[in-house]
Amino acid sequence: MKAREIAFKILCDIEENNNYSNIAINKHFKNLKISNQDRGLATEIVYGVVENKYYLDYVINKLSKIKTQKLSICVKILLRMGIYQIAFLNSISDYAAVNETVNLVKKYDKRSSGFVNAILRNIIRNKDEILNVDIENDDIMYLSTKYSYSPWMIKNFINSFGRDFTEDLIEANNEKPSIYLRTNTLKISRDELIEKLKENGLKVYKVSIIDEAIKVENLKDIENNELFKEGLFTIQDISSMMASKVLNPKENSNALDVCSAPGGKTTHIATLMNNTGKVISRDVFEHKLKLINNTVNRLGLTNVEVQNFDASILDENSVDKFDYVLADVPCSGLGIIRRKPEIKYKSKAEIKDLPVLQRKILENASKYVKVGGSLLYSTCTILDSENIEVINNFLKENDNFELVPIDEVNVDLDNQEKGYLKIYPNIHGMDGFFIAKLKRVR
Ligand SMILES: C[S@@+](CC[C@H](N)C(=O)[O-])C[C@H]1O[C@@H](n2cnc3c(N)ncnc32)[C@H](O)[C@@H]1O
Repeated sequence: MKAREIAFKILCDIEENNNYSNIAINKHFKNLKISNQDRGLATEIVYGVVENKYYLDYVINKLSKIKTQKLSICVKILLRMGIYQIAFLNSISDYAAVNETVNLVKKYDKRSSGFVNAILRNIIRNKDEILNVDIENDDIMYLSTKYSYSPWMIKNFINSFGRDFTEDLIEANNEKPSIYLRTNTLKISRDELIEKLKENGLKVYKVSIIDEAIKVENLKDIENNELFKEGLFTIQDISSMMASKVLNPKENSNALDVCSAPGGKTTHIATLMNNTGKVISRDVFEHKLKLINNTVNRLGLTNVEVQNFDASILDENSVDKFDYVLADVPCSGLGIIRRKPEIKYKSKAEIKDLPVLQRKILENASKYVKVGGSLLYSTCTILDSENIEVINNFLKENDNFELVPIDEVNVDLDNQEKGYLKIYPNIHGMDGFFIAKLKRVR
């Protein structure tokens, strides 16, 4: 099977089963023998089509008498793929985009091939006009169509950040995120790892704000990389690494991570503790625990104990027991749209109850902290309602906790003195994140 056909199958899977693109891509690529070039093109088309879904449907609806809601999934996806290639992929000629798409329609829905052919040829005859978003007098609909976002999200961003910041943010969210590695400092130093990665032909750069972080280009098929299998590194975005750095756990202490799967921060905390003391790593979903255990074992950590526990329930046995507690709570994910573009289409209803759950988890987590101990709250979203507002509401009712200045990293100088970090993809070039550091003072 070639790139476009694989992309088509993956996109059908996403559309029919509401799967996340990264999960669908991994599932379909597993055990599939294809060249790196085909893998690259298929991945590019899948992410591109998901990222630009509203825009691509807008273009289809300009030209088709049958609106996208009425088209069969197969025809809709193939049209989106064809238009995506014409509008965004300069390396592919318009004629190749049309012919390859029509060939696939002939294979999967023969009677629609004339219809698809006519639409795509119409676009290439009059590209500038047809590909333009000509929505006037409704800025929210204009941005929502051009950048493919649920309109409520655009409205929310404009209210919170203003018009210019919003366009900057949603443009940055369409960029490909860099890949970062976290050195397993128990096994190797960052400089030694950099040498080994270079010997493997990879392009690598030191990251200044995190001692153990490395930015890497052209890393493919990570699971089968020998250095990865040896446990010399793990994959993690910089903002996520920052959470454990800010928590800054000391050797021989007791730490608890109440929402820990797949284990990125748990294993970082355990490594920062130099494989001493104890890290209890919990998650409510039993099937996710093996992801944590796999990373713990691969990295050679022996100070982590993985447990199945619901953080929204108070565990009386853990009260006052821990020096460090991390609540990296479930959230709307609006900071990681670059990695999971389908988040752009979440409805308001889907995320409205999150602050209540987040507050509950934070409240319980706080009970486990010893006097003098640290509590870190983090999310990968940029909405204040899930971030600083949860913290402020918590502090109103818990005067035994205080926000403490963050001096372990230097990224958000405006706020870190106040005890929290707000990270944005368009400003910091990292996943959008929120980190608040609290101390139990009595
Ligand atoms: C943001 S993710 C955690 C990421 C993780 N800390 C890491 O760095 O790899 C939030 C996690 O919370 C878990 N979760 C959701 N509801 C929970 C609950 N009530 N109790 C415990 N864990 C929960 C989810 O399974 C999810 O893995």
